[in-house]
Amino acid sequence: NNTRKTKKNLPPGPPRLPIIGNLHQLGSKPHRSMFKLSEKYGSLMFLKFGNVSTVVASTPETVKDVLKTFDVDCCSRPYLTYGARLSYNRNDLVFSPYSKYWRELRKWTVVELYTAKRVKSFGHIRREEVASLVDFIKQSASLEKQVNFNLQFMKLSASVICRLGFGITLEGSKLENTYDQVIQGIMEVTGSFAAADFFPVVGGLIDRLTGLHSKCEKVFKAMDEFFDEAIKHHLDDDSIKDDIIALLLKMERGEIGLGEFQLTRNHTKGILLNILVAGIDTSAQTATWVMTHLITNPRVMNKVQAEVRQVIKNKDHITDEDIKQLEYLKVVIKETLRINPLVPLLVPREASKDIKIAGYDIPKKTWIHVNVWAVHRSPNIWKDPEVFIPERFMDNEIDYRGLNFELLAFGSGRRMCPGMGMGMALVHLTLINLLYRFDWKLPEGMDAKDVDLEESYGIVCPKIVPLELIPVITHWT
Ligand code: HEM
Repeated sequence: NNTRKTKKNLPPGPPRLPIIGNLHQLGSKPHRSMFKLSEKYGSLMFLKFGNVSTVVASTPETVKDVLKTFDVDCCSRPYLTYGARLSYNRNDLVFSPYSKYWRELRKWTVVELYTAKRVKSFGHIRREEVASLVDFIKQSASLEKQVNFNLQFMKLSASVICRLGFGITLEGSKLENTYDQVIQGIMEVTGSFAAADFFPVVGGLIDRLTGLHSKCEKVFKAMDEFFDEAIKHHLDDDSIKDDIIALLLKMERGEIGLGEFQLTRNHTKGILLNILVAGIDTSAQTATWVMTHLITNPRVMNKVQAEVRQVIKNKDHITDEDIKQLEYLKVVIKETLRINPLVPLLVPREASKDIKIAGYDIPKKTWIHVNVWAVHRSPNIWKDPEVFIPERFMDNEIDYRGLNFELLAFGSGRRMCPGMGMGMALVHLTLINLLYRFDWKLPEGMDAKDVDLEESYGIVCPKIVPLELIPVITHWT
């Protein structure tokens, strides 16, 4: 066995410590630490986390190998202890390994849930919820009160997802007062480098000591009770026929099929987890980052507001055609997704067989991290990568739809985000309304340079310090 191991041509990587390997080098922001290490050790780098072998791809070329050339062999997911717990034992789409079940589920969700038709049919929900946010902002503006974007965008996104995903309103539901802690808790738990994943037996004990285990159980309980509530609402009212839970319950009863698979309540809840978690935080935090970059770049703010006001002028009903015309807003969003990709390491993958990438051996079961952050901040690809310059996207066709390996905010290949259309529809509508109707200023005594730009780390990376701005009523309001 040893002889075989020594013959492997593994990618280069930093020296490691006994037992923990390279875990001590991850720091509080693994995407940034891995980027730094990759500058020294290369675009495909080998790390060891406890007893888990990992490679990290950090350039468009190696990322393309993982997500396109060898996608089929690299698109499984490793067993993540807390991801498995929260997804009802990997019965969902995000944490499920690459398998017949995942393929059937992915096919079904892409045809039934994440279609352009559904995104369009939920338009009235988005419009109503954005309108109630606008009302709230008007009140804050008249009182000159600050609006906390992290909170308000989370509430908006949660309200939309509750109605379209679960057929109930957030207000009055079991998550009404806790949705932000629960969702962020889930993101932190699933994004943490958990000891249980890297050290058999003793890892579980370490997580109990650090509190990770109990945090996971706490958010699981809150989430599970919410799912029970939403499912009960559907079981009690059989006039609800066409929403997502109604469809899943039909599958449980065998009235419609998922290939050869018979869905159980745990499958239903696993699938609901993806809608709850993957849908709310990502869209809300993306919109928050856009507003953060706009308030710190007044030139860009003025330009994008002028465009929005010219195109939307006096329209109550914003259509897809209007959105298509907002060329500058589009590049502002692209630049935000470049500089703050919400899922900077994507979701970890696992090699399902021995493969060779860029001449290096990647043994079966190796974890694969795609460091989108490194690609988006590389000076070899982007001039002044740390600076927010939307214009950089004006003279090229680079887009985030998974075809350009320089910009991968939604991933690419078989595991690419299926909810991109749904998420971006809400991000666009929200921003258009906020930029069209209000001017924005920083709280008294604060300057653009005082705005904190630091991201936290979980499976998604929101802004740590909430963005708080004062809305100003204009004649557009
Ligand atoms: C701006 C908003 C969003 C961003 C930036 C985003 C980003 C991502 C990323 C980077 C991945 C991982 C891809 C990979 O591992 O290769 C992902 C996966 C996923 N996203 Fe999104 N997402 C967003 C909105 C949504 C919404 C609204 C939903 C659903 C309602 C959703 C559902 C999912 C699901 C189910 C997966 C797992 C796919 C799989 O593993 O097969 N996302 N998303």
